[in-house]
Amino acid sequence: MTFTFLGPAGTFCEQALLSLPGTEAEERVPAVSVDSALAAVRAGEVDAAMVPIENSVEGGVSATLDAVAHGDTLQIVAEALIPITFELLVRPGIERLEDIKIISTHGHAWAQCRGWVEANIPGVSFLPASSTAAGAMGLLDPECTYDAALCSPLVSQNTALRVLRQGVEDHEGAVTRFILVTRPGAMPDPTGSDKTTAVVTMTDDHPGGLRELLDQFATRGVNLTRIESRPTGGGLGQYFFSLDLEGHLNEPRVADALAGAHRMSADVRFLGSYPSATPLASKVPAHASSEAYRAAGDWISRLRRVGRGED
Ligand SMILES: O=C(O)C(=O)C[C@]1(C(=O)O)C=C[C@@H](O)C=C1
Repeated sequence: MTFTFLGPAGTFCEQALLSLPGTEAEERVPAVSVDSALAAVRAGEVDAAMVPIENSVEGGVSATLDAVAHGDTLQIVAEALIPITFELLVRPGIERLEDIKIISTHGHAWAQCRGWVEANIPGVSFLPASSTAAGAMGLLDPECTYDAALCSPLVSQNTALRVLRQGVEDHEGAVTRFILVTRPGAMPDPTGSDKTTAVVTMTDDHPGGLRELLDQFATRGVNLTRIESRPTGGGLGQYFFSLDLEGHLNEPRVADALAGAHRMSADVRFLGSYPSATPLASKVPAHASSEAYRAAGDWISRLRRVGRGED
């Protein structure tokens, strides 16, 4: 298989990709953005892309949420959770924090370190980079216009760049969740500990619309682990909902909840069921178990047979 990821080498995305068994031996092609990584999958240039979807401090990664919600449908086949810690790397010649005037990094990384930066290097400017590793690698360029970069410890392990400070993140224990995305195809089998991702576009704006959507999941005992609204791009007040839930499409309660969402919304884009990287947070209530669905289905079939005079 051929994989792409938000590059260059040394990003958290690459780390997430390499955390999946077997990926080290496969071809890996870095991409310059989340959009181009997903475009390469859609175009058939690569088989799969590893992209970030949410961070425990900064929240959803809009570039990913929007790119998977629009365009040709893609499928999530795996997820990976990576603990996030940042190092402050400097270009040759910079010796002290006071020498740093401009720091480059990815916007999500800056959001996770800016408290530390403001407290320790007040007045510093932020220069956005396409990724943490892209910002760091720029320091090797003799023409580099900035002084430092915030990135994964992987970069200093593999380059001669100097580490001025380690652990500069504002929140210890932060985690980013990544998804492995392919073109639609065979869905991973249920493991008993799975997640499903979908995008729901509401039919119209009316009181209780979101509550009606949430009821579809609540009444079927389906636990949501993430729900966020993103603008459709069609005008103020027009949003879609991106959501993750516990369970697999092959479980009747999940299929039933998604079918309910489909009946009451303009569109449901199913983005895949895949093994959860961590144990599920909730227990399936007895009334929503696959056995309960089977028993209830048998009961209805019996009633219909009797109604037709067959029993
Ligand atoms: O720039 C990287 O290294 C990435 O993998 C991207 C990304 C993100 O988009 O959130 C991933 C993890 C960190 O939270 C910061 C940046």
